[in-house]
Amino acid sequence: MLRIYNGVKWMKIVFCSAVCATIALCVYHNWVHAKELDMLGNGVVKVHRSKHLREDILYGDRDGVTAISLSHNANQKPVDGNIKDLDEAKAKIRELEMRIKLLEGGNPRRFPDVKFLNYRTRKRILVTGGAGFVGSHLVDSLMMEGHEVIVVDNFFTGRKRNVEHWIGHENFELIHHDIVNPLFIEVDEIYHLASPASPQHYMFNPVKTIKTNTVGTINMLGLAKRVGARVLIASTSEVYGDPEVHPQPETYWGHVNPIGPRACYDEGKRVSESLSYAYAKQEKVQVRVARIFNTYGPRMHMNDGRVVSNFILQALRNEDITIYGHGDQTRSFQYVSDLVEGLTALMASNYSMPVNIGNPVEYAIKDFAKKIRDLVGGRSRLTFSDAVEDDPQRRKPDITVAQTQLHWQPKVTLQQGLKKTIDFFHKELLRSSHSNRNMFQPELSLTNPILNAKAEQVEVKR
Ligand SMILES: O=C(O)[C@H]1O[C@H](OP(=O)(O)OP(=O)(O)OC[C@H]2O[C@@H](n3ccc(=O)[nH]c3=O)[C@H](O)[C@@H]2O)[C@H](O)[C@@H](O)[C@@H]1O
Repeated sequence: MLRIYNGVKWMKIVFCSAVCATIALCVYHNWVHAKELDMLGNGVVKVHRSKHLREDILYGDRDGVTAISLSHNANQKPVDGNIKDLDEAKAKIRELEMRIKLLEGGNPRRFPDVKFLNYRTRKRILVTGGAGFVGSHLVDSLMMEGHEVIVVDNFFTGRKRNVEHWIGHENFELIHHDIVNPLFIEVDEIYHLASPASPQHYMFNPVKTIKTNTVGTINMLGLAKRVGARVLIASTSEVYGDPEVHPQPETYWGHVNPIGPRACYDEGKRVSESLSYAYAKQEKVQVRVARIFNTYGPRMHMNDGRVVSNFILQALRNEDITIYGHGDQTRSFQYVSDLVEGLTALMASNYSMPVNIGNPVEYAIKDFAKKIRDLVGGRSRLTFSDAVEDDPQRRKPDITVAQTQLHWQPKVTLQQGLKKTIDFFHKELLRSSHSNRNMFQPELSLTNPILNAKAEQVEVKR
């Protein structure tokens, strides 16, 4: 009996020891293999090896796991495919981390330090066409001054990319809207810039261009009347048409062909001015009218089609520089930051008649082409093709009114402005060649942006 009793006792001891050893081994196994892998921003990625020998990647912040668990089999040897999968998973985790942070309100984005204005000095300002080339630079200036800015754009020529650095800022709002339709919001000031400005863009759909500059302007003036806002209308040097007076003062009535290919824009802007003064007279709306001369700078579209972007891109690509006509026609080019200063000065002033905002330094187009080629340093040849119909032959603003009434005049020289613009287009080219490295490249002609846009659309559909 005693022997049997001793035997059972020993069996119990051996069994208990085996159980304890197994538990200890499991604990050791998990302890040895549980390891912290990586730190990602504010989050911590951990890898735990479970009893099924699968590695669970848990993502969380320092207060605990907040998200996902991905697995891959730890028994598999880390062949290339697995490493790639793991890298992809990590990249996905990073992206999810950003989204979670955004959803949790912990916005990790940093904005430029804007001025603080109190409720008395801070204005709520609407910029139509605020995602466009000029509009987005104006938005930057108004935001930095500490105002609340509402951008309205139909994205025909504007791009979200131009204002993306403000998206999420408490003073900024972006509305996808076409101003041909009424808009009901409350604002103190309106900068009405919405309209295509490049001849190739505004001639693409002339009826729409007329509607934007007539019906769209009525809608903005109506809004200004309803809420008592001051409104600045972006008019153009094109109201002078192909001028017979040189340089052009605001008192010159212009020389426009009312049925020519440019009429949709020229006459559209002339009606826009007429509407402004009709609303001012009849409805006591406070209006400001800026006649904007040729403007250039960063954020011009690669397919803009105007002379500055065309020549710079052609020179950077060592392609022929295409001069339309003999090249003796002239233009006067202002850098975009000068224009923005002119627009804000005009809005703030008590002067309500039209004001030319432009740089009076005048260039023949063929000399301008040589200047760009010299600055870029390429080997492009200058080529001459047919002149554009109704192309104004001379253009130079008389800026006496701006100088006396607004104490404004341009500061940026052509050399300085072109260098910044060339730098911008250089980066854009690098960006597009990088992202399109593996894509079919259609033979695009810079000189026809509308066809280019269509070709790109066809390519996307394929
Ligand atoms: O840049 C602007 O701010 C202005 O641009 C255009 O007016 P336009 O001066 O005709 O614009 P461009 O297309 O840049 O043409 C300027 C001159 O260069 C010539 N050009 C243009 C492009 C090109 O590749 N080659 C070329 O010789 C044109 O024939 C024209 O004589 C718009 O109509 C204006 O409203 C706007 O204010």
